[in-house]
Amino acid sequence: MTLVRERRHQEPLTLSIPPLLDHRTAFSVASSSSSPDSSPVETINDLEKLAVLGQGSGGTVYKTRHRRTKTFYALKVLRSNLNTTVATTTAVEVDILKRIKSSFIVKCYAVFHNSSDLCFVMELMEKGSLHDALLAQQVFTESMISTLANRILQGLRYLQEMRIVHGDIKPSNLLINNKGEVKIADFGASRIVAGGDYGQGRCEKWGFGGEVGFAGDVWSLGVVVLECYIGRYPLTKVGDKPDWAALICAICCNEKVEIPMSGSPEFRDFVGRCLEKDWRKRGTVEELLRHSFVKIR
Ligand SMILES: Nc1ncnc2c1ncn2[C@@H]1O[C@H](COP(=O)(O)OP(=O)(O)OP(=O)(O)O)[C@@H](O)[C@H]1O
Repeated sequence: MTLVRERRHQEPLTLSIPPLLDHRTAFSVASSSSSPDSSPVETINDLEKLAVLGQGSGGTVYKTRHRRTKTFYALKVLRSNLNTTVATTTAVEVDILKRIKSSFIVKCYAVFHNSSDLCFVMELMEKGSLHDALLAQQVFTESMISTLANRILQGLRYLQEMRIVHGDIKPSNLLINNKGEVKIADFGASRIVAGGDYGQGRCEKWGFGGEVGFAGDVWSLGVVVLECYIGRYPLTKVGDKPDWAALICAICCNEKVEIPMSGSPEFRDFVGRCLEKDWRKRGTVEELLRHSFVKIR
């Protein structure tokens, strides 16, 4: 996963942008709240592509501008020469996006699709991802990490109330806007779990009503927090290739993840609660939101 991420970020980002396709089918996930929802995107051709913002495993994200309202949006275009598995995953993602409305999660205003592409019109997060910030060697103070962790936890609390397991909390899925606010993005690996109000959508029953999945999101938050503190992926040694074998060994064979002694007691305890190996003993989102490291004072 990390390898894919690193390889992608090494690829040159081309600005020769292909024209938008004639997307005939659209289903809006827009809500009727404040700007820029008030100027929703009705067809994909309302948007003019300006630049490539990034590339993921399944497609490309563009910066776009609404031709009439001049509002900026991010447009994620997934190549959907869909096999059944990808189609199912994507259907879950769209279903999830339709439900979500939280200031801690990147908004999706509309989804357009045709036979070859699936396009998500999203809130533009001007400062890119936390992964980009880490690559730029931005130094994160404990105070910054505390604010960031608090926001991610609030996003996770919202998702848990909706019975959604994110499943892929990592720096490239945490985006930053102009105000410096971090929001959770990318529901491509997410699941709706049993036990909530999930209407007609696809629901997957995970063990213990999804608690294992929620605990997995908390573990990933711990890894992100540690990565921000030490400035590199924390579960493998410096210079080690973070391939699957190294990762599985690091997670399963090591007694405990090392938390730097230079951190404050609050920081160390918080990370320890997130990275508790036994998911039953791991800190829950509610508990961690009350932790002195992230509590809003
Ligand atoms: N809403 C957005 N606003 C601004 N930039 C974005 C937005 N969404 C994505 N990006 C940028 O595009 C990059 C690619 O995003 P994408 O969701 O396609 O893949 P990823 O999460 O980085 O990787 P993977 O596909 O492996 O999960 C992100 O890392 C980020 O830099």
